[in-house]
Amino acid sequence: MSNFKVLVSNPTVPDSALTLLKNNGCNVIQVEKETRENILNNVRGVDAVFWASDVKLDLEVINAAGPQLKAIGLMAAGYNHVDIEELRKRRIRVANTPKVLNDAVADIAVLLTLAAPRRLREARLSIENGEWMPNDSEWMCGQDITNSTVGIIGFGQIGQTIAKRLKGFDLKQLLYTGHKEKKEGIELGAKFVSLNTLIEESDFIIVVAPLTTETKHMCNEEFFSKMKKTAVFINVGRGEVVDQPALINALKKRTIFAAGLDVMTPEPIPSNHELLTLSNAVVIPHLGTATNETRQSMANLAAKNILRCLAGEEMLTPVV
Ligand SMILES: O=CC(=O)O
Repeated sequence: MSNFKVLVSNPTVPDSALTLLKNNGCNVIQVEKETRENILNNVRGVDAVFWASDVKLDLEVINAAGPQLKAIGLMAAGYNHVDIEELRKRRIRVANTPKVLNDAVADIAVLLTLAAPRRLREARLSIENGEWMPNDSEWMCGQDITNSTVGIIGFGQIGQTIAKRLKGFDLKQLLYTGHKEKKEGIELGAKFVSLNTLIEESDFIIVVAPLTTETKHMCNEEFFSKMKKTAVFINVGRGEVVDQPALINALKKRTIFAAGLDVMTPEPIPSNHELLTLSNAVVIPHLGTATNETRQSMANLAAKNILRCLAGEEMLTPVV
C-alpha cells in the first residue's frame, strides 16, 4: 500500500492500533493534545482520520482535510458527533466500532442498575460523614431488582446484552421499546411495548438508545412524571437523550427513586454541577467502554477499517 497519511485525533490511542497502521505503510500523524485546534492544524492533506475523540467531526474539519480524504475510522459506536450526511455526499467512507464494546457497556449498565437502587453514593458518603446507623432497620434501604420489571429503551446489540445479563436476576418481566419488535426479544423472553407502557410499568428504565433527532430530550418532564415513584432511571446511551433539568427536578422532588448515569450533559460535567450534589444520583464519568481489552479492540477495529478502505476494500463495520 502506498504511503497514506492518517491523522490520529487523540494522543492516548492504544499502541497496537498505531502499530497496525504503521506496519501497513501508513504515515501516522498523531495530535499531541486532543483539541479541535490541534486537529484542524494537522488534518490538511490526510487520506484518513482515526477519530478517537468527542470533538465534532463537522464540515470545518472535512474541508480542512481536503478532497483526498477517503476514510474515517471512528473509535466509538456512537456517531452523533459526526456529520454523516456530508461525508456520505462526498463519498468519504465512515466506520464505527460496534459489537466489540457490547459486553463492557452492558456491564456498566448492570453496575448502575445495582448501584443506584442500593444508594451506593449516599451509603458511602454516610460512612465518610460518620452517619452509619447500624441499629436502624430502615436505614439506607433501597429497591430490589429481583422480581422487578425492567424496561430497556434501545434494544440493539447492547440492549440485548444487558437483557441477557439481567435474566440472571429473576426479573418479573423484561420490557423493551423501539421502532419494531425483534426476534431477539422473543428469544430473550422480553416483551415489546410502547414507550408509554414501558415508562408506566417499569421499576427500572435503562436507556441505551443512540442520540438522534428523534431521541433528543426524549426523557423529559412528561416522561419522568409517568415513572413510578419507586422507579430507577439508568442512562448509558447519550446525555442529550435526557432533558437533564427535568431529571434533576424529578430526583430532587423524589418523584422517582434514583438515577444511575454513565452519560450526562455536558461531558466532562463541572465538578460543582447540581447533578453531583444529589444523594439519589449515582454518576460515573462515561466509563461504558473503559476496559483495557475493549479499548484495544475498538482501536484495532478502527485501524483495520481505515486500512481496508485505503486498500479499496469494504470496511468491516461501515456506517457509510
Ligand atoms: O460511548 C461510547 C461509544 O459510542 O463508543
